[in-house]
Amino acid sequence: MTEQVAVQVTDESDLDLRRAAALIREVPDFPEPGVLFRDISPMLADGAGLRSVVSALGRDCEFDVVAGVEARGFLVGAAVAQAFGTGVIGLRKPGKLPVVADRVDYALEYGRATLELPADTLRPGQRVLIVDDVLATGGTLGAACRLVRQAGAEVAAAAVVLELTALEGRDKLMGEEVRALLQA
Ligand SMILES: O=P(O)(O)OC[C@H]1O[C@H](OP(=O)(O)OP(=O)(O)O)[C@H](O)[C@@H]1O
Ligand SMILES: Nc1ncnc2[nH]cnc12
Repeated sequence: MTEQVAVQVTDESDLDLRRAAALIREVPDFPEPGVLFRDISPMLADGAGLRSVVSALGRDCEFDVVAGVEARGFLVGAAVAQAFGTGVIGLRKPGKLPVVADRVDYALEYGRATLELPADTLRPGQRVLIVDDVLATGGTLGAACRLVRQAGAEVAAAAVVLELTALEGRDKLMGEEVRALLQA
């Protein structure tokens, strides 16, 4: 069973985002018992919703390239890159890339994971906007930031659609500019 959930829009003057946020739903016990899953799929499937998310994620930020985190970060990250005229890099789960530049292991809210940077994508000195859908425990964005820095590039910001504040993921991202459009 699914239900609508109220989330806070961090920039309350963004009316388009407020309308989009109403499309998020929460699903109890997915992907395993005890996890309350926030599903942003209906928001991204809505044209106005996707547009509001994309413009808010890239607004007032100087970046040379976007790094989107597999898998839902690919959807949003590629759209941000296209809208702001940059390229996009996919930070991938293991076993997908033919040539790996670097990898980082990390803990998730439900399990462990690894992120890999594709070879010949990120150049030293580039300013990277890291994009993902959700900030939960912060393990994923922390790993993404490490991959970027280990490549000699800079993190312009780590930007997510939704931050789950109770999981305190921001604490793992000390020193990074963290941008969350919505909070629950
Ligand atoms: O802050 P954290 O605790 O690290 O969690 C956030 C991550 O968890 C989800 O990824 P997941 O690997 O579940 O999947 P996806 O492939 O469906 O995007 C979400 O898309 C974030 O990437
Ligand atoms: N509770 C959650 N809802 C949606 N995406 C997530 N990613 C990690 N935890 C999540």
